[in-house]
Amino acid sequence: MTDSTIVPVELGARRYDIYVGAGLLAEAGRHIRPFLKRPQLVIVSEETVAAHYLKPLTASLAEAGISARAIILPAGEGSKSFPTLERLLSELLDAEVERNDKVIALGGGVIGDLVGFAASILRRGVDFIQIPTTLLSQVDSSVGGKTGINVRQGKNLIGSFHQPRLVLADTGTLSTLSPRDRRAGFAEVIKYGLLGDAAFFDWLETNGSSVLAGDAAALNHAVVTSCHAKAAIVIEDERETGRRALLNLGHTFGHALEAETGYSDRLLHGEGVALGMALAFDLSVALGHCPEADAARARALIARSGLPVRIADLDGRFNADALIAHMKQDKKVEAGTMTFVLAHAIGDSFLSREVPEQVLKSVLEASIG
Ligand SMILES: NC(=O)c1ccc[n+]([C@@H]2O[C@H](COP(=O)([O-])OP(=O)(O)OC[C@H]3O[C@@H](n4cnc5c(N)ncnc54)[C@H](O)[C@@H]3O)[C@@H](O)[C@H]2O)c1
Ligand SMILES: O=C(O)C(=O)C[C@@H](O)[C@H](O)[C@H](O)COP(=O)(O)O
Ligand SMILES: [Zn+2]
Repeated sequence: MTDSTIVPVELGARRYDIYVGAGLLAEAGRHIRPFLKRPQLVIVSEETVAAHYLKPLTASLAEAGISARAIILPAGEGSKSFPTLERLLSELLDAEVERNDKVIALGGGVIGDLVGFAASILRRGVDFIQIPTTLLSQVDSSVGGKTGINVRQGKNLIGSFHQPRLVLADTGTLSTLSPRDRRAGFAEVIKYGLLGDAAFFDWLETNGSSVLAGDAAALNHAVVTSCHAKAAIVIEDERETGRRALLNLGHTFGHALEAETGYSDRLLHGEGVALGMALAFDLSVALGHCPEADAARARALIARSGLPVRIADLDGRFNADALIAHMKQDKKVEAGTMTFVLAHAIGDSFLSREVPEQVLKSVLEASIG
């Protein structure tokens, strides 16, 4: 049996456990069997992940007496879209998935968000299980129940809250992840330090390179710490009526940049978040909330991790007004006013609706260069 850590997400009737450890995929059947009313399920994955991990997963399920049918979608952010959602729902119905069945999301944040959303509306709600295979999905997207797709008007604007029944984060699967995707996932790890845990940020300054290099102990510590941090916020504010919005540090900027780059390989979600966090610290300094020394430390770790800190670091031309127009579609807008996650210091973030548009624009223009 794998030596795994269990992080509970105590949400009453919707409670679940996150298992973190290397080798969990090989014992997935044993973990999943107690959740099934009948010994069959559907696995939804994408081409790249399926090539590596579909066989080991189906073998483990078969060992536990579970038969599995697979639906394989194209890889990439483009799959978080209405056409792919429609295709997926149609294939799940063709597979005669019943209301009491479980659907497995095997993949990164794209598959997790898409499958979670499909499950939440299929027959008015079917349970799903997350088997996240990217650093980003193990530290963030598989936890907390935010699901959805992107549309022209903005990122994740169509979606639902639908908690998984179980999360199996096999850190061994990260060995096949590309360095770029590893760095993008690391941005969300840095986020937990910046938003509320200065000691973890210190640890990342020393050990970040080991996490990025795939050192097993460092990776495990980063994933477990991140899952604990996210679970603590989610159980307090499942539906983001307040504090949960802190998990959005860097995202108002990042989502606007993702929309401007067409939800494509030009800018990965984690890259947008990294740059967005640098901008959130720049804005906090500009508004007099945060010492420049803290912003400089945040930017230094982000840049040292191979992630962008200025819009000028990206390919293409950007315009501050166009970015602000996207920000006005953000889900945190209230009575027409944007909400920003700002910082007093590293590890001390807060929400603010008092950001003059002129200051926002000048911070964006300075970053565009
Ligand atoms: N729901 C949430 O709370 C939440 C949180 C953060 C991010 N997100 C969403 O997550 C998405 C980004 O997730 P992501 O970074 O995992 O992207 P992703 O799912 O596109 O995966 C990134 C790339 O890695 C490949 N891949 C996945 N696992 C692999 C493995 N083990 N080995 C080799 N290649 C592998 C994929 O094919 C893809 O090319 C965005 O849409 C973002 O909005 C959601
Ligand atoms: O779980 C949350 O809450 C988050 O904000 C986590 C983010 O990392 C994630 O990217 C999330 O999907 C963004 O949420 P959104 O509500 O801004 O779409
Ligand atoms: Zn994110």
